[in-house]
Amino acid sequence: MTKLSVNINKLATLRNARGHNRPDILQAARDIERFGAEGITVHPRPDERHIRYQDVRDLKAIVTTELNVEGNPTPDFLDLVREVRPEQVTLVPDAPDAITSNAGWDVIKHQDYLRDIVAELKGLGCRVSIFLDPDLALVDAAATTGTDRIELYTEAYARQYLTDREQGVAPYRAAAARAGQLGLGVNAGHDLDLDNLAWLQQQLPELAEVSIGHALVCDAIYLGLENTVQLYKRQLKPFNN
Ligand SMILES: CC(=O)[C@@H](O)[C@H](O)COP(=O)(O)O
Ligand SMILES: NCC(=O)COP(=O)(O)O
Repeated sequence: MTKLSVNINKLATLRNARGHNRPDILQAARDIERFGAEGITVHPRPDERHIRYQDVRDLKAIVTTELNVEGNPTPDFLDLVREVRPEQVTLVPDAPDAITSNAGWDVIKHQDYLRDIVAELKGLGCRVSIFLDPDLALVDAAATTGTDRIELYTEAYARQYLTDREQGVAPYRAAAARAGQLGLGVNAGHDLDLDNLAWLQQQLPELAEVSIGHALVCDAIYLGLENTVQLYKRQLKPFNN
């Protein structure tokens, strides 16, 4: 069964455009859960251009499914997750000025650094996931950090899906299978949408969770939030038991 965690960053972008509280992202998170999502994802960035640190605190108090907090483990980010203790922390090596996440971890280079952070976060009771490219050597290195899961960075898959979906998914299938053999859970995210989601899930039996934000919020402009959440869930449904 693959869970859908909805990333609400872009709802916060819209709210911040006016400085008031419309849309109310706490109400949106409640509604998204009511519409069927199994998790809420946020990725507070150091400039707080969308999700603010206070949003993460407020979300933790009202989310009834799972709160997944993504980010680069800077001192400020680590202080936040120490305080909030979300159900899942996804470690992403994004530069402060990155428009969006644009790389996975070089887990081989940062193995010791990640091992310490993973141990601390697990000690807080958080499930930990490491964002990485679908590369077998990286999956092997991730297993040595003690992480619970990996999140496969799907931008390359989404791009290649348009021209050759078989070739696009092949490295992800191999990486997910290796992760499964090593006892790691498998998440995926970035640029997933209503077109490319079902194929990814069909090809990755290990897929535990997808986090989807940008395309889902764009679709909701046309289709409505409730309908959109259900359409995404339906993409996952044929392979959910
Ligand atoms: C980790 C990842 O894949 C990102 O897609 C992300 O969390 C989205 O962040 P932005 O909404 O800031 O682009
Ligand atoms: N971890 C990926 C995520 O949360 C959402 O990415 P995107 O759908 O906004 O590209």
